[in-house]
Amino acid sequence: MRRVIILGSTGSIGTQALDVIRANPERFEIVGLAAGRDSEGLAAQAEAFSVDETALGADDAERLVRGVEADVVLNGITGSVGLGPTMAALESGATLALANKESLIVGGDLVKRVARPGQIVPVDSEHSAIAQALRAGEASEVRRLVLTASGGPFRGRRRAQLENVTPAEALAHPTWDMGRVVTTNSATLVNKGLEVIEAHILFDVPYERIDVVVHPQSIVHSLVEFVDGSSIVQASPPDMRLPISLGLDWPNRVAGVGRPLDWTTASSWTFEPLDAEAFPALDLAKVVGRAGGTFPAVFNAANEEAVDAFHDGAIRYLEIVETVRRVVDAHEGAEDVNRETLADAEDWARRTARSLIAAR
Ligand SMILES: NC(=O)C1=CN([C@@H]2O[C@H](COP(=O)(O)OP(=O)(O)OC[C@H]3O[C@@H](n4cnc5c(N)ncnc54)[C@H](OP(=O)(O)O)[C@@H]3O)[C@@H](O)[C@H]2O)C=CC1
Ligand SMILES: CC(=O)[C@@H](O)[C@H](O)COP(=O)(O)O
Ligand SMILES: [Mn+2]
Repeated sequence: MRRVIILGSTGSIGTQALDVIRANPERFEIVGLAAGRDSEGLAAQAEAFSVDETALGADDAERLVRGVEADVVLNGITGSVGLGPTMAALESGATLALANKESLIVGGDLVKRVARPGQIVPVDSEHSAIAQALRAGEASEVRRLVLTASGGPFRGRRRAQLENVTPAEALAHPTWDMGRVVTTNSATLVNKGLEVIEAHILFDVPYERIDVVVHPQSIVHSLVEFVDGSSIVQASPPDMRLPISLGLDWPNRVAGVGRPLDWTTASSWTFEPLDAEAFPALDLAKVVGRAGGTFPAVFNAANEEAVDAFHDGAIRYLEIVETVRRVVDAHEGAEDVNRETLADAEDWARRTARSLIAAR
């Protein structure tokens, strides 16, 4: 029986994790639940799963992780506030099933230094796919990682056709049903930028050997190309319960957690290059990832502010990435990267983004 703490239990990842656990009560026991503000939803979950330990807010989630013994902590919180809980989970010795990519991107080396090998199991679908494919060969045999991108709701549009797109249109993801921030990030391709940095940190592969290809069906979740020219792809219908279940009990598979592909009817999988002019976020993220230090934290914090401003009607879609670029361009970086300098850089990025947005 695996003792599980779920952080972000009321969200998209959290509720799908509860589905997995509800269907496998002999395998998983929930020992802690945490949400942001939805106290009623959290209380209902605690009652349904007979959980004594609950938390509201990121600091309280961190306290819960430090105080409750668990085998695995699933971090399904949205945003860089997930960093404290991520560090707490790693310091507790539990396996960290990581959906909250922001904490890895912001924390970078800091997170890597605390984690023992294999302690972080990626839940993000692309990184779970790569982790599964990497079991087919040695690290020294990997030539490149290829992350797939759905292309989001605006795939195929030129930059000029993106000027007046609305928040409602940005939230109409073609293949996944996810929370507001990650869905918006998929529409700007910031999500894929964050995921390239995430892949670099998780798998120690240099940026020049991490590619992105647009695959609108979201069936091939990513692939690893090996030195002999063989590519191992991981494919399944888009359903996060599969990578979540692997995160909860890596490397064991949970029977019946997802439905398989149907090979009896005609279907096609297509792949196309990304239009970097229409969607400049990926190239910007690579620059930021290569710069390292506090730059990824600044990129992410500015984006979180810009996404909120877009949904509040304060800026337009194209201004999300433009704001992030201007904040990144103005950043000077910090000599020493630690929790304090990271927090300072994030605060600075949020303030700078907000003043750029207010002054437009
Ligand atoms: N959804 C998906 O399919 C995928 C998500 N991810 C990543 O997983 C993470 C979660 O995404 P998703 O589930 O879609 O997001 P949601 O917005 O659906 O859920 C976010 C969860 O985090 C909680 N939360 C928000 N702020 C805080 C806070 N300050 N302290 C504690 N908890 C907080 C929310 O609580 P409350 O309900 O109370 O606000 C909610 O439970 C993100 O990092 C995302 O990028 C990655 C791949 C796929
Ligand atoms: C399901 C998942 O992992 C998301 O992060 C997904 O990647 C979003 O889809 P795109 O960013 O490819 O549109
Ligand atoms: Mn993903």
